[in-house]
Amino acid sequence: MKPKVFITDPIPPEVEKYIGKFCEYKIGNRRWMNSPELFYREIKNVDGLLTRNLNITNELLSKAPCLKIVSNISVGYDNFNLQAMKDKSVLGTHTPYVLDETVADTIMGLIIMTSRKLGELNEYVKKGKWGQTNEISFFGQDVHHSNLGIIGMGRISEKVVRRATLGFEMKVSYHSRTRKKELEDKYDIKYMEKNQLLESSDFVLIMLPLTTETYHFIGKEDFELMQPTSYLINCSRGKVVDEKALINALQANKIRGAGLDVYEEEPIKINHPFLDMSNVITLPHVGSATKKTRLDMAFKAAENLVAGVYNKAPENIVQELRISNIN
Ligand SMILES: NC(=O)C1=CN([C@@H]2O[C@H](COP(=O)(O)OP(=O)(O)OC[C@H]3O[C@@H](n4cnc5c(N)ncnc54)[C@H](OP(=O)(O)O)[C@@H]3O)[C@@H](O)[C@H]2O)C=CC1
Ligand SMILES: O=CC(=O)O
Repeated sequence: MKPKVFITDPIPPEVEKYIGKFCEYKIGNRRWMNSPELFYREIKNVDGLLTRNLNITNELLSKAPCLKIVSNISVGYDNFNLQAMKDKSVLGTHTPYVLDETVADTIMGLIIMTSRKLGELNEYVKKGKWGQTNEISFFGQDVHHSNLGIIGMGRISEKVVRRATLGFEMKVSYHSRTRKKELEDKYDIKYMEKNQLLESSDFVLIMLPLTTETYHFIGKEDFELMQPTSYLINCSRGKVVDEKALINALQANKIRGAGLDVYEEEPIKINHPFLDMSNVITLPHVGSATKKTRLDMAFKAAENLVAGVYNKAPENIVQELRISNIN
């Protein structure tokens, strides 16, 4: 008998076909996903879950006693209750590397859009207003040769560094848990303490995973340190930045603008203050959203899932679950 798996979000047909070769599967629909009762009934006997960002709680795990693996179609895994998964010996996997270049492209897009006011200018032309305003109001700030400060120097940030230094000749500094000496030498970038980085950067890019240590890593005091001409770019997780403090900082002109792909609550509400701020670029969490990259991520996640339900070690077990759960 094939192992049983439940897939919480639609996936590309070729990935569905791949999973179907090895597993009996069901794909969730809105009715199931919005009704815990129905959903829990579906996962009662499953060996594996494939999901984009479903919260894997203690309660969920108790409703799925046969579960061996949860495979995320994402690199972030803040949806995992790691302790509960450890306790129940459930593996958790994610999809690192395959999305790095695509997300780095999105980040460069956010930097350029905010500082050169591309969103506003697009609206201006589309609304037939070209020629009706003094163009000086649309003059932006240069990206090339500016100072980029990166908080969280991991896989994706490294790809940003290559673009920023070699392409835009930006001066890059970074703050992270671990010094990356090789990268410092390769791209001539500097390690800085957080405060020094905030004070000296034209763009502050946040690329931290969401953990208990990084929740609201950027808050009120940090915006006080940033230059009034600087921009905050966040393409990691909304909760890494204290959103109320960011709104206050923007309203008080403590910083000039923000480029955001992520928010404390997603999707953001229709009356969210960001929607009325012309100096804030709001993307709908699409950092990795190209057809190819999303397909690669789904395949990678499917391979991890199949390995897990067949009691083999998947390639991308998340760091915190690696030692205790490998069988
Ligand atoms: N908007 C989107 O669509 C996307 C968002 N993301 C988000 O971006 C995050 C980063 O992705 P990725 O680059 O692959 O992840 P990595 O794990 O490679 O990089 C994260 C970096 O943050 C550092 N870090 C972790 N905790 C701390 C801390 N407390 N203080 C300082 N530095 C810390 C890590 O340090 P160390 O080197 O010591 O581990 C690491 O260098 C993901 O977790 C995800 O949430 C990712 C993809 C797309
Ligand atoms: O947010 C996306 C991810 O891959 O993490």
